[in-house]
Amino acid sequence: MMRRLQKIAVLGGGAWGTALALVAARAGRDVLLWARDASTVTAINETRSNPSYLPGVTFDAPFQATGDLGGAVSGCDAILLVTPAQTTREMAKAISSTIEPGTPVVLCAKGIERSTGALLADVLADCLPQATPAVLSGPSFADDVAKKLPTAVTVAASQGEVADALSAALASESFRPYASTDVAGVQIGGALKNVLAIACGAVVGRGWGASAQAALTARGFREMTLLGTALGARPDTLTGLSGLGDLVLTCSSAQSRNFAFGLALGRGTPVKNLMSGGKLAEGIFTASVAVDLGKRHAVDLPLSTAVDAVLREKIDLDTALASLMTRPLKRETD
Ligand SMILES: NC(=O)C1=CN([C@@H]2O[C@H](COP(=O)(O)OP(=O)(O)OC[C@H]3O[C@@H](n4cnc5c(N)ncnc54)[C@H](O)[C@@H]3O)[C@@H](O)[C@H]2O)C=CC1
Ligand SMILES: O=C(CO)COP(=O)(O)O
Repeated sequence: MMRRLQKIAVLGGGAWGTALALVAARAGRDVLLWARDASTVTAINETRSNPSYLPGVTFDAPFQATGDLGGAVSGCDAILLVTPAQTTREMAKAISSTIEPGTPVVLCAKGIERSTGALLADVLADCLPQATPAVLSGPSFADDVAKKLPTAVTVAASQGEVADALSAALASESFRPYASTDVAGVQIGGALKNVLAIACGAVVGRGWGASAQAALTARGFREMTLLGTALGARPDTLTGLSGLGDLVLTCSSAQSRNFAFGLALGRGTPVKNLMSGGKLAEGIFTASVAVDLGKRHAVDLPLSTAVDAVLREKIDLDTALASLMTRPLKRETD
C-alpha cells in the first residue's frame, strides 16, 4: 500500500485550483497553493478568500498560498496541477528540477495540447518523466465545490494504488473521488465535453429548443465514445463521471463557462468579441485539436467539426445547423 499523501501542493490560483486546495484542506491535508499573481497570494493569506475567482466564498478550512513555485513543490507528497491546459508543458518544465522522483502529479485541467495533439499525461511523460501522472476530472463546478456542495469525481492513475491513495487524500463528506486506472479515458471525456458544451450553449442561445439540446448531448456523447475508444479510452470510463457525467453537467448549465460562451454566440455576440478576453473556455482550444485527432484516427466528428468551423468564422450557426441536419441519413450506431 502507498503511504499517506499528506503534504499537497496545488499549482494554480484560479477558481478550480482554489476549490481543490479547499477540498484537500477539508480532507485534513497540509496544503500550499502556488499562484502566479501576487494579488491572489495576498488575498488568500490575508482574507481567506479569492474574490477575483471565487467571489462570495470564505474558506472553511485552512491553507496557505505562496508565489514561490519551487518552495511549494519541494518536499510535497503530491501535486495538483490546476493551471489552464495549454500551460501544462511550461508548468511541468518549471517544476522539473524541484520535484522528487515518483511524486504523483494530478492533471486537473481539461484539454488537449493544441500544438502537438497530445493528451496532458503524455505531455507530462515527455517533459517530467520522473513524475507519476494522474488525472482528476468529473462533473464539478469550482463554485459548487468551494461552497461544499456534494460532488463526485474520478481520479485516475495507471497504478491503481496511486489512484486509491489520491482518492483517500482528497475524500471528505462533501467530495467523493472514485479511483480508476484509465488515464486516457478520464482525460478525453473532460476535454471533449467542453467543445460539446459550446455547441449546446449555442443551441439554447439561438432558441433551437430543449429537444435539439438533448439530441446534441446524445450525439455528442457518441463522438466522445468514438474518439475516446480510438484513443484507448475504456467505454465504461466514458459512461462514468468524467465522461457522460461531465457532459450532462456542462451541456445543461449556464454555470459552465463553455456553455455560457456558446449561449452568447447563439444570442448573436460575434466570435471575435467573445474570443477577446473574458472567462476561460477550454473548448475553444480543444475544438480544432479534436478535429485533427478525428482525422488522424478516421473518426467522424460532425459536431466538433461544426464548432471548430464556427469558431474559425468559416460558417455561421445557421449554416452549421443546416449542414448537420441534412447529412446523409444513416443507422444510429454506424
Ligand atoms: N472552474 C471550474 O469549475 C473547473 C475548471 N476545471 C479546469 O481547470 C483548469 C483551470 O480552470 P480554472 O481554475 O477554472 O480557471 P481560472 O480562469 O479560474 O484560473 C486560471 C488560473 O491559471 C493562472 N494562469 C493562467 N495562465 C498561467 C500560466 N501561464 N502560468 C501559471 N498560471 C497561469 C491564472 O492566473 C489563474 O490563476 C481548466 O482547464 C478548467 O477546464 C476543471 C473542473 C472545474
Ligand atoms: O469542467 C467543469 C465542470 O465539470 C467546468 O466547466 P467550465 O470550464 O465550462 O466552466
